[in-house]
Amino acid sequence: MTLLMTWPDSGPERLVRRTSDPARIGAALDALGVRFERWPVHEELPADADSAAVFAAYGPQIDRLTAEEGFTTVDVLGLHPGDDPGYPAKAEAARAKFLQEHTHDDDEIRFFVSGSGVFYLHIGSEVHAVLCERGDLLGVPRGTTHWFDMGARPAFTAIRFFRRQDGWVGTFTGSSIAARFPDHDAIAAGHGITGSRTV
Ligand SMILES: CSCCC(=O)/C(O)=C/O
Ligand SMILES: [Fe+2]
Ligand code: NI
Repeated sequence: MTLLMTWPDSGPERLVRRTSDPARIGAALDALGVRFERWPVHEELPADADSAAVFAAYGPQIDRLTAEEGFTTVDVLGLHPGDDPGYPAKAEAARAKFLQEHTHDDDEIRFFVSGSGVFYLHIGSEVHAVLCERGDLLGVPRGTTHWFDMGARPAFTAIRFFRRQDGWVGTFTGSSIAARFPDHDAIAAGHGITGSRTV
């Protein structure tokens, strides 16, 4: 189940809001200008399905969103523990990159095909952590200060939509704010998700 938690940006000692009610999550995010949708999922798709299978399964939804929003590039980013001996290094580098607070000059639209990840939206004087899971689409408006945690043992596949040809470009704020807040694994464990924790 998707989860939204809000704290003051000074730290997580005081929880302002915690909800896993999709309607409340949608309303809260809408008030922040953040797009949130739940798409019907393809149960038959393996968690680590390759990009061709993901494009085949979600083609109609991808085409609709691309036509609506004028995206020029759509890709699939997946990280799953498995037979790839390069997984630990790739996972560590990917996690470290997105854990740094940053902005983009384009909207950040992501659809979770499988697994989970937490987006932390630093808006005004609050931090909103959105634990996204399979079937969730999140649209972070351009210029929004945020970071993302995939956990110590990432296991997710996401569709990424871009308006620029050069794909992911982030501007890092240099802030260490991410270190003050519960990470993906703490949030997921508190929410009954154990699948991507290191064992
Ligand atoms: C879930 S896709 C990887 C995360 C990403 O692209 C990003 O910019 C996070 O802030
Ligand atoms: Fe980002
Ligand atoms: Ni299907």
